[in-house]
Amino acid sequence: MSIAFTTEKQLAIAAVRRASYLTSQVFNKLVKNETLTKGDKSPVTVGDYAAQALISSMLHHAYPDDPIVGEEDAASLRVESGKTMRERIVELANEALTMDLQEGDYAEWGIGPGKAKSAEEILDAIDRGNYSGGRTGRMWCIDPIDGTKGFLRGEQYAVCLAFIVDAQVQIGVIGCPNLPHDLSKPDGGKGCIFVAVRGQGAQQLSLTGANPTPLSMPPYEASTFNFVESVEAAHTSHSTIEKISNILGIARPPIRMDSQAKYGCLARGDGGAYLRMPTGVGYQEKIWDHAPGSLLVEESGGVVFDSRGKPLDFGLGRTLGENMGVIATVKSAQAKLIEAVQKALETEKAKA
Ligand SMILES: Nc1ncnc2c1ncn2[C@@H]1O[C@H](COP(=O)(O)OS(=O)(=O)O)[C@@H](OP(=O)(O)O)[C@H]1O
Ligand SMILES: [Mg+2]
Ligand SMILES: [Mg+2]
Ligand SMILES: [Mg+2]
Repeated sequence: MSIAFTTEKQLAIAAVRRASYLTSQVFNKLVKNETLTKGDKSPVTVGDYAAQALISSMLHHAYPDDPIVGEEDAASLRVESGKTMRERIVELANEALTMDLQEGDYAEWGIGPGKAKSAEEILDAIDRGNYSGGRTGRMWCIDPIDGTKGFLRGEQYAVCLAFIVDAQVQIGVIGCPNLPHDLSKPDGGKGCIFVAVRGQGAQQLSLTGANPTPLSMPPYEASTFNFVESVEAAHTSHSTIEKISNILGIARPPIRMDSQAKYGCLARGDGGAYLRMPTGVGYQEKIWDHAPGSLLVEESGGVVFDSRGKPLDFGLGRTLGENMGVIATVKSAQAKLIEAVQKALETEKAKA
C-alpha cells in the first residue's frame, strides 16, 4: 500500500521550483570567481551552494528531525579564502528565501518576505546535508545542481530532490530549467519539473507548477529504440554503450545530455534507455545522482537496475556501493538489454 505523503510532496515541489528559479537567475549573472574546483576535480558554483542552502532550509523548517544527504558542504566557504563566494551565496540564498509566496507555498517553511537568514544560518543549512545515509528511517537527498558541467555550458542541468523511507525512494522531484517541453522543438518553450510519488505515478509540470501531464513510457519498439547517455566521457563509458548499441542493432545515435534530465526525458518517451557504464576508475555512484530519477522512471512504467540486473540500493550510505553501472528502460526492454550489456562486458573482459 502506498502512503500519500501529501505535505512532503508539496514541499518538495515548492523547494525545487524555488531552487530552479534561483539557479537560472545565477546562470545569467555568473562571474569568473564564482566557481570552485572540488577535491575530486569537479566544479561547484555559487548556484550549487545557494540552492542546497535554500532546499535544506525549507526541509528543516518543515521537518526538523529529518536527516539530509546533500552533495555539497560549506567547509571551503568557512575559511578566509571563501569570503567572496560566501557573501554571494548568502545574498543569493536570501533572495530566493524571501521571494513572495506562490500557490502551494507555506510561510512555515521559512520562506517569504522578511525570512532572510544570517551567513552562519546559511552555512549551517548547507552543512545539514552531511547525513551519512542508511537503511532505516526517513531522509531527504539533495543534488542542488546535478550536471554542474552542463550548467556551466548553458546546457542541461537539474535541481534534484528525493524523499527516502527505509531505503526506498518515496518522492522524486527534478527541476530542469533548460529542458525544452518538446525535444524536437529546441527553440520552443523551456523549463520542466518532473514529479513522482511511489504508487501514485509520475507527472511533468511547467516550471511554475502548471499544466500537469501524466507520464508513461512507450513500449519497446526495435525501429525507434535509442539510448540517452552522459555528455562527459569521464562519467560513463561511451565505447561500452556503443558496443551494446551494435549488439542490439540500434540505428539511431544516442542523445547526449547532462544530469538527471536524462531520466526525465526517458520517462516522457524521448529515448529508449538511459545507460551509465563504469569507466573503470573506481568511481562510486552517489545516491543523489539517481534517487529521484529512478523513481520517476519506475512510476512511468520503467525499471532501473545495474549491469547484473539487480535493483539500485539506496540504503548503503551516500553511495550506491561498488559501481556496476546503471540501466533505466521500459519493462519490455529489460531482458534484451541485460543480455546485450552482459555480452558487451564479456567482450571487453576477454580483450583486457
Ligand atoms: N568519474 C565519474 N564517473 C561517474 N560520474 C561522475 C564522475 N565524476 C562525477 N560524476 C557525477 O556525474 C554527475 C553528472 O552526471 P551526468 O550524467 O550529468 O554527467 S554528464 O555531465 O552528462 O557527463 C555529477 O553530478 P554533479 O556533481 O551534481 O554535477 C557527479 O556526481
Ligand atoms: Mg558535483
Ligand atoms: Mg549530480
Ligand atoms: Mg550536483
